Amino acid sequence: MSILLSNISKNFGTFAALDHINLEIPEGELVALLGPSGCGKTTLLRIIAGLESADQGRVLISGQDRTDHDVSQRGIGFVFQHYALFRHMTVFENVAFGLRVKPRRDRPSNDVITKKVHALLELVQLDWLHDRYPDQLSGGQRQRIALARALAVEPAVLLLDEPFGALDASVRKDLRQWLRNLHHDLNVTSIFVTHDQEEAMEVASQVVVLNHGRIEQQGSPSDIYDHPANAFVSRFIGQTNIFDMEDQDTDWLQTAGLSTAHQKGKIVHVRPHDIVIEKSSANSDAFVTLKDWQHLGALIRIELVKTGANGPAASVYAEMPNDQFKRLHLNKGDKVDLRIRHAHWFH
Ligand SMILES: Nc1ncnc2c1ncn2[C@@H]1O[C@H](COP(=O)(O)OP(=O)(O)OP(=O)(O)O)[C@@H](O)[C@H]1O
Repeated sequence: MSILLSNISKNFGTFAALDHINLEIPEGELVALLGPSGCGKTTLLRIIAGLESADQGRVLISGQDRTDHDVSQRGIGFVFQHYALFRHMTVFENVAFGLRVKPRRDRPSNDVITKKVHALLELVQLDWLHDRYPDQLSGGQRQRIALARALAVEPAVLLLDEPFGALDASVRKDLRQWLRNLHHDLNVTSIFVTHDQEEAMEVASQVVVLNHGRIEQQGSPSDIYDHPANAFVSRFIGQTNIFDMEDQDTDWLQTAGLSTAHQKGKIVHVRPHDIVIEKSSANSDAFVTLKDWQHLGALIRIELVKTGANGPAASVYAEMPNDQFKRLHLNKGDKVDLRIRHAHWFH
């Protein structure tokens, strides 16, 4: 089902947690609400769920105004990081719970419940754990069971608040892929909150970037990465080199190929992968040296130092595939030439 948020505002005392939020989420999308701590992500999710009421604005689900409906009438399933499983119930009973507490006229028979719970446990690939208790599961397994429990009542919308927040990096990575696949199979409109830009970019079909209770940008991960609407989004999504064209000696940027023809402001952001480096010839008067590098899996992150004619030395970061870097045969302290392939200008 689609979700439409119209002019949502929420204050806590005098603090504006959400400030005139307008957001349309088409049916079947997997949307990430992304932003720094305190920007209002959870508050927005709670307002969609009906766990919190907005001071102003409407929440429409499938075109129907649900603003005044309470949580049980919204057809929404949610998984919160600290919304623990029932410890005294087996995995099977945890997943069955939402079906068993339905009003008698809507409640499926025991046989139907049994079949459905096993099917859901198979979906999250944990049916073999059906008679265990939550304390006997790993963190990642618990999260998957929590998802199966949320899905049991066939929600029209699934909300996930930092679903993998408490897990270690490798489990998180597996679960991200798994959530994508699950969403692909079920196609339930889903919204998850994260402050991890990598997680948002990897999992979501649409990313909504929030800051100080406002939407800075909404778009596909590639839209947001390739066409950031403003300097905040550009900085928040991935690494970027930032140059202020007003207070530095900037000739070297132009020598490196930065075009000022389409200059829209005074701040330039250049992604590390948009900086190409080459070893300078021995008698070159290049003023950029290679300081250090780090392995980021398949990529190498290279720290360069621009020795200023007037000002202090500034660090510049470049990134390139491992094998390409090896072919350059560079050592620490080598002089390098830079080429800037692409830049974003901001005010
Ligand atoms: N019940 C409340 N009373 C007062 N202030 C609140 C309340 N709930 C949230 N806030 C404030 O509203 C702002 C938004 O909170 P929210 O939990 O939505 O942020 P968030 O983006 O989810 O942050 P995080 O990533 O840290 O969880 C924060 O500054 C928070 O302190």
